[in-house]
Amino acid sequence: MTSLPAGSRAARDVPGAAPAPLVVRTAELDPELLPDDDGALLDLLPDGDTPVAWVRRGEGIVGWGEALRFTTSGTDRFRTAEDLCRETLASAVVRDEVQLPGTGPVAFGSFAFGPGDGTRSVVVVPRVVVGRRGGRAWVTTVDPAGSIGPAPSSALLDPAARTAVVAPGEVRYAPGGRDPRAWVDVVGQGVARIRAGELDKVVLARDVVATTQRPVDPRHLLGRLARGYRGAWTFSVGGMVGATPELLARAEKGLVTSRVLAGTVRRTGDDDADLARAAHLAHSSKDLEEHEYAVRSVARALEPYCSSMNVPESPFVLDLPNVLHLATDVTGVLHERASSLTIAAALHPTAAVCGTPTDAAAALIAEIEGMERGRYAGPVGWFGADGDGEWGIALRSAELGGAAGDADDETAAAHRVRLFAGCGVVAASDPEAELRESDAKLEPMRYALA
Ligand SMILES: C=C(O[C@@H]1C=C(C(=O)O)C=C[C@H]1O)C(=O)O
Repeated sequence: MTSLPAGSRAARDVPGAAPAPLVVRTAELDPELLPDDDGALLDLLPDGDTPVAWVRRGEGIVGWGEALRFTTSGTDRFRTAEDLCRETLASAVVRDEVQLPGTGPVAFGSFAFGPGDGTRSVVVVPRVVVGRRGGRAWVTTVDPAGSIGPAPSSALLDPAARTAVVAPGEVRYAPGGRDPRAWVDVVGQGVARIRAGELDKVVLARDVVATTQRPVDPRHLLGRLARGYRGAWTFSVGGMVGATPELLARAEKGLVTSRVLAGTVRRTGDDDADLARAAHLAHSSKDLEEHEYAVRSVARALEPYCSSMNVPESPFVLDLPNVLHLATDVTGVLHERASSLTIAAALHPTAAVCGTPTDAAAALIAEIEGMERGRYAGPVGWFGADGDGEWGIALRSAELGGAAGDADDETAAAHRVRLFAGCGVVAASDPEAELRESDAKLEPMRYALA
């Protein structure tokens, strides 16, 4: 049995998970088997409630089945998950014919925003992973029973093995923890506390609960997100789904990259008007201040791991279908081979999703936000046996079956989705404008459910 570090809480959910090493085989696939389409990888997912995905512009990895699943919680949630996965992945018997990031054994994870509310962070090693990168494609199989079967092949992609994707039908929305008016008051309280000098910035979020006519098929959501929000990373892990534009940390061959976002305007859909809005955003002192806090928090957290770092002096404007963001790509050379998850854990929570100073902002969120964030705004992504991987922040996201109260009713839970959106608040913020901004940030998931 796997031993757990003292003081940590973790659970291994696969009944009788064998102590035998995982047998992992990666074989090259003819890339022509995958259509040239942003949703092609996601179209491979079979029916079932356990798809995992990390896809952007048609590249990335998707997986299904569970060779192993861990849950962790509390302040040690990252370290415990990393230790358990490392142990499992490092002892795996691997034959990898492709040798690219995302080949060989990979674990997907979705972590709780905070240590306190009892939310379980989820880590999954899928039984089958299919990936595409730079014109190459592959399939990986993982056998938890330690047996060496036939090499994985394109037969795993057989469309006959998949059921048709089902649309959710009619969708009704209801407020979650706070209705919109009450949330405007919460933002007003945040602004007042900042103006009173308690803190510089706080990120306040709200949730909306969608109830669908038919049970939610995650594949429907994922395909729409990947095609509709190409510049974002479409993800799915343990029932947390979304398309995040914010990359917390990518570690690859000794280099680390982080895309920091903060400062937002809603798009109008009219090109000229949006161009004017982009120009305004790039010069808005309120948004530049909000952004600066976020960049500084990332640079400070990365510093101990890097021998050199590049932090651009001014942000660029990132253009998404629903909003425009101020964005900065911070890059660094890692002086020690820290894993991508270690770095993500060190960065989390950045000022883009919590605030400045971190402790004061986290305490204010707990005091006034009025909901449990669960895994919203927590790290989500994947890592491989060498620790390299990619972690985003679970934004523009939703929790399938989520919503407190009746989680025990499985049939109702299959029709329920909890959507999240939050906004950075500084002294100059206008609560009504933040409400409109939060609506714009809910758009990707509303579009996914349509
Ligand atoms: C908190 C969210 O987004 C974050 C907040 C932003 C802002 O306040 O301008 C911008 C991007 C993200 O860092 C969210 O989408 O829920």
